[in-house]
Amino acid sequence: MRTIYIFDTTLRDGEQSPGVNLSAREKVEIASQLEKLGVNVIEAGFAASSPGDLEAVREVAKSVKNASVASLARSVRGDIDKAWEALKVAESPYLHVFLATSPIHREYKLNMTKEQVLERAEEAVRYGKKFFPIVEFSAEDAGRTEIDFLCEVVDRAIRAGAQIINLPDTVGYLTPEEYAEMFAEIRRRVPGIERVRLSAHCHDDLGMAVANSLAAIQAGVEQVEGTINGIGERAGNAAIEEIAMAIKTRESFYQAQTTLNLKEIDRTSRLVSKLTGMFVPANKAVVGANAFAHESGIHQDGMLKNKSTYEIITPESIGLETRLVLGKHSGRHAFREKLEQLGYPQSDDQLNFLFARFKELADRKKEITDDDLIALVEEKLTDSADLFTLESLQISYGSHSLPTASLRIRHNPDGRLLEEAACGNGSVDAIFKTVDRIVGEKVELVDYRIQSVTQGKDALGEVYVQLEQNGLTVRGRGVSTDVLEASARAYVDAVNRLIRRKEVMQAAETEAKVSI
Ligand SMILES: CC(=O)SCCNC(=O)CCNC(=O)[C@H](O)C(C)(C)COP(=O)(O)OP(=O)(O)OC[C@H]1O[C@@H](n2cnc3c(N)ncnc32)[C@H](O)[C@@H]1OP(=O)(O)O
Ligand SMILES: CC(C)C(=O)C(=O)O
Repeated sequence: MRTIYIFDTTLRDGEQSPGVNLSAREKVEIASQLEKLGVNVIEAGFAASSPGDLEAVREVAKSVKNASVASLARSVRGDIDKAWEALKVAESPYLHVFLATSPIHREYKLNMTKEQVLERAEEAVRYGKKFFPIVEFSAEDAGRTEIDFLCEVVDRAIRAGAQIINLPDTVGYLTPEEYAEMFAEIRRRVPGIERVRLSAHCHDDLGMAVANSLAAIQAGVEQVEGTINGIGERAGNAAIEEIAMAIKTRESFYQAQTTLNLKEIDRTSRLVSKLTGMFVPANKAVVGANAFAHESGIHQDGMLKNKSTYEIITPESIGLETRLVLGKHSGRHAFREKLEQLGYPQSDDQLNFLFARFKELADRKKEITDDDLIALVEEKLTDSADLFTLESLQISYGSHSLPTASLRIRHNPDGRLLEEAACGNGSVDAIFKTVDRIVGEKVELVDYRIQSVTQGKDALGEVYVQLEQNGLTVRGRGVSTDVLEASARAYVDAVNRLIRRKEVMQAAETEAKVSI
């Protein structure tokens, strides 16, 4: 049976989702979970895109031991140099160098002739090979490239030493049949193609990214590129969890396997959703909240008689274990044990902090489920990098009076408690206005979403906000049994991210001025 390599680009193409911006610490956290999931390549970013991303790629490179770590680079020496600067510390450094090949991109974007594209691709791969043990070449927009020319480009990249050739459907234009045929043609016509690994990289503009990736596998491709939860530029990339589960569930059809530990899928999906602030739709395949929910009578009857009537994959196979319950009488030992079982071992300090949060929650909520605990751990309320932490809030609301919020927020660098109050059109508006007053930032709320994390009337509510300031967009997330408190936490989280991002950008500008 063939093994299909999984190239994860959540931290690069996934991060290209509008509004998503991951710090180095967040990238390392996701990369470590991707290692547990067992992906073969982690594309950590685009080192030349900013000093912050170079640093993040380097941090991921230092921490990852069981996967290759890649950086994207244009076919430009400076980009390749930056990629090497970030990746030379990696156990297995991997260069991903690309150049667009389609007529539209050649004419309007690159302003290059076919001959120039061939020369530049060859030159970039040769240059990359001076430093990197593994070089992948991607022919951007391969899907809309003339097949004869694509064969020439692939031939030149192989001759220059590329070991992996990626042919992306950059704009999600091709049908599965066409994408498979493109690979079949390349395999038939390019000499030496059997010496390299072919890779597929699909986008979801027409909702065909996963189908196209699977069609490429049928056409003999050995590597697929995608992201967790299918996040990415525009409509997103192929969702890795869907591809992996399709290969596993239809193993005899695809005659293929991956190295993924599928039981880590659920946890990876949650972590990516939390750190990117991108909701997983309830009806999303494999990881959506409804993926294993059975609502209608005939389905429920079938499930009770035999689960295989309506379930082709089990919740356990992606790591959703049977729910166990902790309550307000549980102690630290049980709490620690439970977190370890869930895969979240904690230091003593973290445990004490989380235990206090757990007890607060247990006073408000009859049963604490695994989902509640995961939500608490993942919220990481005491983020040492955060400038502000919400300490308390009070809301006064009546049908004939203006809602008023008063908040206490800690300014972490010096420990000061800042207090303010404000009125608003509604309670949430009053909270947000109060936070604005305390932190002194002028921001625009562009998105506000609320969902229940767990089940029942006393479920934990999860709020996502998206803020904008002078073209910068950030997301924030907050969790609580009280949706107003969750709203305040989400808003403060977003403000912290905004401030961090502005600091990174300012540092980059200063560095650029110094180097001029
Ligand atoms: C399909 C994909 O997902 S590709 C990856 C997309 N990701 C990103 O763009 C995120 C990171 N990008 C960035 O931070 C910036 O675009 C940078 C730092 C890389 C470049 O910034 P700038 O130098 O200001 O250039 P800008 O982005 O405006 O334009 C891109 C330039 O690169 C050229 N270019 C684009 N792709 C390539 C390539 N693969 N190889 C060589 N040159 C390329 C364009 O033709 C354009 O050149 P021009 O300035 O001579 O017209
Ligand atoms: C850089 C390449 C691989 C890419 O992201 C695309 O073509 O979508």
